[in-house]
Amino acid sequence: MNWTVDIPVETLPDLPPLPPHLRSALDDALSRPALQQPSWPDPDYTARVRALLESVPPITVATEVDRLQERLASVARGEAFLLQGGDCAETFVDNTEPHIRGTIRTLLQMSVVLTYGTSMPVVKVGRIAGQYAKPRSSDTDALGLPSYRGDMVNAFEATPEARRPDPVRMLRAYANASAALNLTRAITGAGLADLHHVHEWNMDFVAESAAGERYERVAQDIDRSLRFMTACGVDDSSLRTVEMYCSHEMLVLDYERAMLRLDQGRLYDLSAHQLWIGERTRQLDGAHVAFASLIANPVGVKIGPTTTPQDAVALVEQLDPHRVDGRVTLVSRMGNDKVRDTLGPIVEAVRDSGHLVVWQCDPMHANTEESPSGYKTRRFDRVVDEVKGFFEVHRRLGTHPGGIHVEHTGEDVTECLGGAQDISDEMLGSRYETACDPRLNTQQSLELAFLVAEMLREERPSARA
Ligand SMILES: O=C[C@H](O)[C@H](O)COP(=O)(O)O
Ligand SMILES: C=C(OP(=O)(O)O)C(=O)O
Repeated sequence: MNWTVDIPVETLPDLPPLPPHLRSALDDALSRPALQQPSWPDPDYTARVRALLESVPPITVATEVDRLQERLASVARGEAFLLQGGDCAETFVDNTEPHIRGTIRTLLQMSVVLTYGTSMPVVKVGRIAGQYAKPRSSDTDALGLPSYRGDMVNAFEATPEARRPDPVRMLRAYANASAALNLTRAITGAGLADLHHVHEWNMDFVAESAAGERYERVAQDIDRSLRFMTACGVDDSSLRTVEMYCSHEMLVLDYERAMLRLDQGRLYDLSAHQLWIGERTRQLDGAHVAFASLIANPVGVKIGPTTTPQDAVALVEQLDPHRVDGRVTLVSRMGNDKVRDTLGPIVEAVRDSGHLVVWQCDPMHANTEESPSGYKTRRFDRVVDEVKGFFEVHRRLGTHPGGIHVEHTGEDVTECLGGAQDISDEMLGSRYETACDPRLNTQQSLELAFLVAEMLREERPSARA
């Protein structure tokens, strides 16, 4: 359905102008080449949509963004672990209470297991409340239609009309993101986040999973620790609520620039708490990197196997000129067969540059393949192996393996092969529902968390007893 919206720009409030130095830096950023942008049919109408978005209340606030920045500084210093995850592509139709609840619940379950594995606080960031834009490898799909670029841009349905970019979708993205974050705040502030419940769900998983026996010991250890805390009278409200942040790929610059807000002289992109630059838009002289260098939010950058150590250092220098610990998260997505060779020299060069970044592993994006029956899929074993390789590299160099970044859902989809359920190519079709890339389902996500916890415990002999 095409929404037509009349936007009378004359009636919008006059916004305070940006100070001249920020105005010219922003103009410079936006004049640079920007890859993967929608070809909106009517630039004037797009400008009206932007003007409307410039006048709306932001989705996040600067104080929350600053708090996440502090949390990421502790990750960068080796005092915490970062867990980031959610849908590959959020969709408007799936922006429902059960879907959001499922994603958050799985993320919280993973986080409890990882807290045990790392003996550190786990900073939780969802790919949620804004992950509505997708970069694509090709401008057209197998049918010759314009590629689906996320619900912020066009529709998934395979017709020429549906695939036409529609700037009104940016308004729908804003409305959906606001509702999703509102619900996220509500359910992480009460009930769902209670550590005891989350742990009970993990015990159910261990009891039901085909590989449950393997995770029994970790689950029993967590159980003992919780009972010990209860016996000591620890009944802290911090066990009943969690801090959860939202993030998405900073891709469609018409949307991101419209969500810029000035707070105490600093420019924030208040469409999310953290934003990341994708592998396809991280050009050093491009608009995305220049834009990200202007905002006060912490920023991630995906780095794939073609990244050189020099590229990584140049990116960090540009994005972190004031050397703020954890301002930049370098998200390596090398592929399980390459991570052991490619990541080490990058980590060494960035470490030697003196910038303290968060090192995060995305074991999904370079392990995508086509299954014999034609589904875009990922093998669970390769996902696990990339995380393993990431830990090996950091252990060798004495740096902190700061976190993982996964595409997952809290539903029993069949999109990735393997895991304890042994999802086979024949099973992929039964619940293949992603709008873009294959996600780990609930069981695979929890298995990954248990396996990572095991890896981490093995690394710290003192924790093994
Ligand atoms: O999520 C990442 C990218 O948007 C995705 O992998 C691109 O997929 P494509 O290669 O099918 O375009
Ligand atoms: C597009 C994504 O990843 P990458 O840029 O690493 O391909 C993503 O995480 O959605």
